[in-house]
Amino acid sequence: MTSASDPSSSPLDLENIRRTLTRLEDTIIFLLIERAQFAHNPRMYTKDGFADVLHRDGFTGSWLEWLLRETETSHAKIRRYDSPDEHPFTPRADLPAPILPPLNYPPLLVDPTGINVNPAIVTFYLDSIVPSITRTVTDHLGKANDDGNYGSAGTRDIECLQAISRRIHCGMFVSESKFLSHPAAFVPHILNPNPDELLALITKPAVEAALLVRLENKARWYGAELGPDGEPVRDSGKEKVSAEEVVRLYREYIIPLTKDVEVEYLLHRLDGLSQAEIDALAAQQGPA
Ligand SMILES: C=C(O[C@@H]1C=C(C(=O)O)C=C[C@H]1O)C(=O)O
Repeated sequence: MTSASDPSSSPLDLENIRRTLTRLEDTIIFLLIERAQFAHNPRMYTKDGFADVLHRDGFTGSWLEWLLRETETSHAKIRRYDSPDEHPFTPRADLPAPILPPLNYPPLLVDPTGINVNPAIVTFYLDSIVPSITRTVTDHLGKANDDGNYGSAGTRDIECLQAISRRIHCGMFVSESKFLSHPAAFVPHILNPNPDELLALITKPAVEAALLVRLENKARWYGAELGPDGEPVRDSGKEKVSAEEVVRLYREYIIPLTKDVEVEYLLHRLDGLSQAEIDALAAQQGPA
């Protein structure tokens, strides 16, 4: 697990994991602020947006897909994707092996690479978030909402996507923590797959409600200009990012997709276990 977690407690301690999720709120808000300073630049996301530049190398994807592949190729070499909380957007089979020796991560999760919801993350990020947080600019080179900053905006997109991906896939650690706290509650709905029942078991409405209130306050503060008195100027129209949009991102996309990851992880939690191991978990009413 990355930053903000309490080193004194277990990486599967639920409050420890929630501290990491809370810290990622700050990271995601500030990265959205960075992206929001550039235009939408929709040309970056279409297959033929940069055909003249990219197709020479035989690459037929979009600017963003190319930049992701280039970025993740170098990150794979420094073993970023050996970490159980990192998931590439580029297919793993297309990435090179690390040039550094493997780190011995503790086997905390069952099959951490088995779930990857990054395609869904890209879809909602490009379709719903980028158009709403970026500013409207006058035409650049005769193209609407295009400021020509394809490198800067593209690198900010990648930073946003990576942070959102880390946050959503953190759901596997949350799910493992909840499972270990009361295996018997989950086992019947895994053996007879019941995603709705598993969703009900992992959903904590009070935690979600508190998160959205905290998030809106953070986004208003982080996105505000400070007045002469040093206080944030509210509703100045010069906010660096829309607090409403940040809250919508979490309410409509990040939280639901995190819970999808939690449920998907649980559905495969017993894979590969012996009948005796499953029977023991089915009888375990509390933490081991
Ligand atoms: C992440 C958790 O699981 C669920 C998902 C949440 C989220 O994505 O923010 C919050 C509470 C739960 O409904 C948790 O319990 O902390």
